[in-house]
Amino acid sequence: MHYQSYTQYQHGDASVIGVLITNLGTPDAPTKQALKPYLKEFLSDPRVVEPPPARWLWRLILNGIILNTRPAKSAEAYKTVWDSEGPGAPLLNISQRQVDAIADNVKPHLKTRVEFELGMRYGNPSIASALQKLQAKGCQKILVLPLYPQYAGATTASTFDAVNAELMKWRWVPEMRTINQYYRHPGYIDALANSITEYQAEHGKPDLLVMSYHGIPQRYWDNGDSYPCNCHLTSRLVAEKLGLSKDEYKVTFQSRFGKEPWVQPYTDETMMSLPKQGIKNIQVICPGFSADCLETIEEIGEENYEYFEEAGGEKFGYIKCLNDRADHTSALADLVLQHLQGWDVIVDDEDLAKVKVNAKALGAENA
Ligand SMILES: C=CC1=C(C)c2cc3[nH]c(cc4nc(cc5[nH]c(cc1n2)c(C)c5CCC(=O)O)C(CCC(=O)O)=C4C)c(C)c3C=C
Ligand SMILES: [Fe+2]
Ligand SMILES: [Fe+2]
Repeated sequence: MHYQSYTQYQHGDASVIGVLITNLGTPDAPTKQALKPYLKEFLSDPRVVEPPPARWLWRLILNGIILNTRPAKSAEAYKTVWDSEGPGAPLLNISQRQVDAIADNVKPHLKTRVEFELGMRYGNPSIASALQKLQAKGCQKILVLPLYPQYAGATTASTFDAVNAELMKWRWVPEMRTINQYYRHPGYIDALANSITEYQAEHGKPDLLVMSYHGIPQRYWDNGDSYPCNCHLTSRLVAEKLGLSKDEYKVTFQSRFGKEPWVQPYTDETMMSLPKQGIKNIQVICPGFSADCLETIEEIGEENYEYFEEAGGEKFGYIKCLNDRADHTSALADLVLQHLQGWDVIVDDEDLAKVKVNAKALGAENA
């Protein structure tokens, strides 16, 4: 085994902190050809599709059926959202803006040099390549922030698997910290409440506020995943902040995949049934997605909107994800600073001025 070093160690190297910010990932292009390897990587992850008793059977279904049908269908869906947030995939563009804004918020509070990189769990830029860039910049301590507010094995744990798989190849393994979740961080809850209040100031109040989260199979919850509980908790905290009673909001789960039961109630079935109950004016927000992506823009804003209208719904408002709103990125910066405690000392303005002068003299990049 040959262990990798991306830089040659030199005596007296300054300590640099790395912050790796991750999200799920997205294909390189909205085409069948680009979707196939992306979905293969995604759906081969045992954290996403937890091994059914016969793993060989899943491989057969994946390679024989799903990867021959789904790429074309998904590519069509991706085409409808492509370029909606600048050229390319919305998730990638928004994530890069988030990383830049978090970095801008964090850097002035630190005296140690800090480097930020974006890594995607599937597709590009990969987590491995982002970690390699951090190592090349001399980061000996790395904090990992997956942009999933609620921990799930399928997302957060899978991210840490990818990080650990890369570190297993390194000669120098950095000091590592991870942020598992932030579903009740006050800044995150405030940002959600602010974005709802702002939307309603412009569009009025609905009969019902639907908070739709990406689902997971019911089996994962039964086996101990905390994800659905924390989706409910985030929702309750947002509702409390807005003064909503229990019948003014509803939590649902979207993006079902495969035949087994997923956590309920399902978003699509809810959309089809609400108008029959006399609820014809709704607003939908997706608090579990930190950035707009296929699952929000297309699945909620287009597909579920249609289900609701076809069932007799009259007014449907989609409230965007928090994306790079200033209150969101400053909440995430606050989270990063909290987790950097002890790796750096938060300094007052006078100290900071001195440190900047010193760092400049040393030629540090972010002085
Ligand atoms: C097969 C099972 C899946 C599980 C379990 C799952 C969990 C899960 N996913 C997200 C967030 C996102 N998922 C996205 C796309 C997506 N998800 C699945 C399947 C599972 N997800 C598939 C097959 C796809 C690809 C698109 C498609 O073909 O429909 C995305 C969007 C990516 C984008 O490019 O825009 C996100 C984000 C969470 C939070 C989660 C569990 C908590
Ligand atoms: Fe998903
Ligand atoms: Fe979907």
